[in-house]
Amino acid sequence: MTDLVIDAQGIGKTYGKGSARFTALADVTVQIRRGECVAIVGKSGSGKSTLMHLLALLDQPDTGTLAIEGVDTRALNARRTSELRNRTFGFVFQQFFLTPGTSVLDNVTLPLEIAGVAPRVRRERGRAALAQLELDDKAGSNATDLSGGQKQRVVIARALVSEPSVIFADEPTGNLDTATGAVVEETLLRLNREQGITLIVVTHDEDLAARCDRQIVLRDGRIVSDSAREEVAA
Ligand SMILES: Nc1ncnc2c1ncn2[C@@H]1O[C@H](COP(=O)(O)OP(=O)(O)OP(=O)(O)O)[C@@H](O)[C@H]1O
Repeated sequence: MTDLVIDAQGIGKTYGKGSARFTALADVTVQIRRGECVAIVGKSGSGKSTLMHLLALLDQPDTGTLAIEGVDTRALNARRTSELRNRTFGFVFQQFFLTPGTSVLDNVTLPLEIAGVAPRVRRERGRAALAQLELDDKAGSNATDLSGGQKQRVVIARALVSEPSVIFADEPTGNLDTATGAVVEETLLRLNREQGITLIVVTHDEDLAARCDRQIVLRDGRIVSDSAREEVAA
């Protein structure tokens, strides 16, 4: 198996048509190895979310090539792309995207339901993921009846339930107060350190970015610095 989980060569993305055309990302080459902890940083509008969406197969690049665990994604149709995304990636977004009026356990096991996993196995794996996040006692609670920090931990449990190689986190602490954010931050970093899950974090939070092993800085849709490349150069 390749050590590269993500291999993007010259990827770019342009939005809109005619005079409204706007290049949000241009000629970005980035390789991410298994187990890395990478922060994507840059000012608002620099292209961080666009890059994350392309790397996470949530959107398609207009230019360049993208391989995920050695699979050339250009060759995949929509269904195969979704399968690869669901199998390989877990997502933690600033907005929790939890289903209201539904139990914590059902929220956590939703990716497994989509993947067609049997109910008994879903429940077992969902409970194990919740236990890891110290939320076992909340399995039956309504997902809306939780604090912000608990909700984000449920989101992390949902990201973990499919045993992903990579977790993408887009401003994971953006909606949380400092103390709660610190717990969520520590949880994500621990999953990287202890379980070897590759962590890719889009963040404005300089402290969080500094705690990652590698920082990729974007400006106007281009990479202006990548600490991994600078290490190689040094
Ligand atoms: N769907 C879209 N249609 C048109 N322009 C878009 C679209 N999505 C993003 N853009 C533009 O592309 C540029 C990059 O956006 P992106 O969301 O990737 O930046 P960002 O660095 O994540 O910003 P922020 O930190 O504010 O979330 C911005 O100028 C934005 O206005």
